[in-house]
Amino acid sequence: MSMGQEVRYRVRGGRPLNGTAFIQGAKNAVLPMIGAALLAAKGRTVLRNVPIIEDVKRALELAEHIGAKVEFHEAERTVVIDASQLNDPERAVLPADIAARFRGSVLFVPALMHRMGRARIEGVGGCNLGSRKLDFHYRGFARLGAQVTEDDERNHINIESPHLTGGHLYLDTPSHTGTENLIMAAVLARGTTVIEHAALEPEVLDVIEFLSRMGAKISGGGTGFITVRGVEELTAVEHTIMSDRIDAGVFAMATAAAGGDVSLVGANLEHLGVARWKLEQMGVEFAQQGAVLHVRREPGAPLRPINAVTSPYPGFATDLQSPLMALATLADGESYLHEAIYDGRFALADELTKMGAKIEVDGTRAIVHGPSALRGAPVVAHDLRTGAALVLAGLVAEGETVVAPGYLVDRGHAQFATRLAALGADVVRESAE
Ligand SMILES: CC(=O)N[C@H]1[C@@H](OP(=O)(O)OP(=O)(O)OC[C@H]2O[C@@H](n3ccc(=O)[nH]c3=O)[C@H](O)[C@@H]2O)O[C@H](CO)[C@@H](O)[C@@H]1O
Ligand SMILES: C=C(OP(=O)(O)O)C(=O)O
Repeated sequence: MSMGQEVRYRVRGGRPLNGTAFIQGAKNAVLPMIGAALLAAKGRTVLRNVPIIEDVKRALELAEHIGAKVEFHEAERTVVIDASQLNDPERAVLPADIAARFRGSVLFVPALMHRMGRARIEGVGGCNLGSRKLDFHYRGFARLGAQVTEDDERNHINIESPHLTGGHLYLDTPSHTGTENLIMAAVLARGTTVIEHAALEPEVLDVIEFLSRMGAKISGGGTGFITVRGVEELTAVEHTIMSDRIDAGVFAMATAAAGGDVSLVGANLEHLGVARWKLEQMGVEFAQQGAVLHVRREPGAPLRPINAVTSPYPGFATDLQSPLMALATLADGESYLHEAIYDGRFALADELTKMGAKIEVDGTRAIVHGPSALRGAPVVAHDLRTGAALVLAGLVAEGETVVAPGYLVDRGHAQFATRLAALGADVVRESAE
């Protein structure tokens, strides 16, 4: 398994985007669903519309590592999971070499607790976004009766959970995976659990729908106050994963940056939340026609500057803040961005500066002075969304932009170069592997 340092995206700017792009299934829905599929003691789960991204491959490796049988039929975008053999507590370990590479690995903990009565987490990774804690998850598991201990020396978390019992849980902030993890911990616990201040993201609702189809009793999804009545067992079912609103947002912003007229198959304007209104204010035109979203901006037409503050759904998604920063460098005036979720995400500003952008960063606030005539440069992807944002900047930069490490882009966007190239962009993914 390579760290993918050899993968890079090579972009030559200056072409408008036209045509049709297929929006992938949602990364942030499929990862918890792979974790949820492991809760079913019988049968085979079928997940459809699965994005072929590195995080899914890591999740499936992890599922196999703990004893599940997994098939990824890539041409059909379908995953089949048989978790009937998850009964060896010796295997209830999330090893650092896999788990440290994607944050979603924490979503396996409820299955380990329920199926094996214990879990050891040897390292949980994810994007390089500054401080990212998991205290809400562990505190919630403890309130349901798990014993959670930290082994600071080895950087392990040990959980013993012979029996979980319903309880009253709350989140300090509406954590996305925290909500999913507490729901999954509660679905097979004895009795009723309430979760206050729960996340409202569309992916959380898709996960609730999937779990409900499996037989879980969950109410209040989308209200911030979720009630779960524990059941004895869950059944393996089939589910089609919702489309990825961040992938859709990135393609919409790519169209806004390069100019053009693009149809996004599977994209849903309602799922973009505030990002939709911000892009419209900048001058992007949207029209939803059934399951296809049309995005248009006249090539060369000016973009207006924007203010955006990231916050949980339906607020402006932090995962779209990086591509918005790239887009703001092209807008006619000063844009103001406040990153309220992750302290590490403004690493992008230095990279865009190498391409000719003018950005002042003050802690969690950035002022982007546009418009800048961007020029190609070798740049560093610090995380998944920074990588996508730099490819987007490359689409309008003069000359060649080389974005590395490409693995970070591949974590979350499937066939990114191929899909952009199908719209007329000059983007190639190079790999020395
Ligand atoms: C796999 C997945 O779905 N990832 C998404 C999920 O990440 P994730 O679920 O990890 O993000 P959270 O919503 O949990 O994090 C939001 C904030 O809460 C803090 N926090 C979170 C949990 C905790 O126990 N303690 C704590 O302090 C985090 O440090 C962060 O500042 O939502 C993020 C915010 O929309 C997105 O950027 C990620 O793409
Ligand atoms: C932060 C992200 O993902 P993860 O939570 O998987 O690190 C992301 O998708 O931008």
